[in-house]
Amino acid sequence: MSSKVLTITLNPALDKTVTIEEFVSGGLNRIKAWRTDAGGKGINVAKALKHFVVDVASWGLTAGHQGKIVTEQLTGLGIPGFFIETEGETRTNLKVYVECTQETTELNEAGFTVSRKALHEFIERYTDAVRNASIVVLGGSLPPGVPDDTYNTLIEIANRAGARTVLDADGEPFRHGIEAVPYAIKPNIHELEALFNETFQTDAEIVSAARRLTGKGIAYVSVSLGAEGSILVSETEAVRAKPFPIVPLSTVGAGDSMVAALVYCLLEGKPLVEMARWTSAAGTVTASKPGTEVCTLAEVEEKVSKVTIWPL
Ligand SMILES: Nc1ncnc2c1ncn2[C@@H]1O[C@H](COP(=O)(O)OP(=O)(O)OP(=O)(O)O)[C@@H](O)[C@H]1O
Ligand SMILES: O=P(O)(O)OC[C@@]1(O)O[C@H](CO)[C@@H](O)[C@@H]1O
Repeated sequence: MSSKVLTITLNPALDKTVTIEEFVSGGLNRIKAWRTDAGGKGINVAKALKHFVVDVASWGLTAGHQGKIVTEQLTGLGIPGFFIETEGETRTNLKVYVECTQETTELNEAGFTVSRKALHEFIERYTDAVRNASIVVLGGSLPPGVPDDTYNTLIEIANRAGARTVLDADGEPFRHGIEAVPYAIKPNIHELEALFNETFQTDAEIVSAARRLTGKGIAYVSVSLGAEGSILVSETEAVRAKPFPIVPLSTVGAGDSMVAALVYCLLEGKPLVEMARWTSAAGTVTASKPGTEVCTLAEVEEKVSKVTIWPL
């Protein structure tokens, strides 16, 4: 197994997206349409990278019947996968899209409980695989049974093997992961604020928080701001990206598409300003698509020039 990019999803999901006209709290809500997609952050990154014609494999943990549905979907998309089976069932994450507000509300389950044996086996196989990977993407929550410092362990292994790592996580797993100095990270503003236990009101405050991270050796910090766009920071540059207008259909996977575009730009050796354009275009295109459907290369290429960029 020697894919150029390896994406890791330790807590995959079957994303069930339901569409309702308006949300009646405490009342009956009739579902107009629904769909299911293979989900989980690393899996979404792999889906987008496959569209970008990058040599990518999707690795992780799985369980039960729903896990089979997820891995079969990946096979159907032509994405090579390796998932260690554990006991229990892969979670269903419910995404509710309300038409009248154009907002998506997410209800994510905790996931299966992972045995020490399954995690140990995964780490052993991962240690072999990263030797042949150029970039490793680690994303999403950790399921019960997986210690909070697992991203730290996986990033250290990748760093030792000479692979660049990109981390997109939240809370304690994110905090521990950062200590291992990943090459790039993509927190949304809430994740960045939680990391520092501070709120940031201005772009300058966000850049200064990101610089505390580049100061530790992280090469790129991409902070996503939902409909407001994003800020990309390196040790020497900072760029603000404002997306073109869209009708949001589901923002699920928008952040993951940014990660995929970041990886694509790293592989292509694009400069920081181009990275900011590509990541913003990718996230925004995905936010305009239903369910956990991600952007294609042609869609992103068409929109890259529509992103407004300015230096900070
Ligand atoms: N309503 C919107 N209109 C335009 N662009 C959007 C909208 N929502 C998201 N985006 C685009 O998607 C990017 C990522 O969005 P967001 O900050 O919500 O990421 P996230 O919280 O990591 O998402 P997720 O974890 O669901 O993938 C934004 O930077 C922006 O480019
Ligand atoms: O519960 P986690 O692991 O933090 O996030 C899982 C998830 O919300 O992330 C993806 C979107 O980024 C979805 O496909 C998936 O359901």
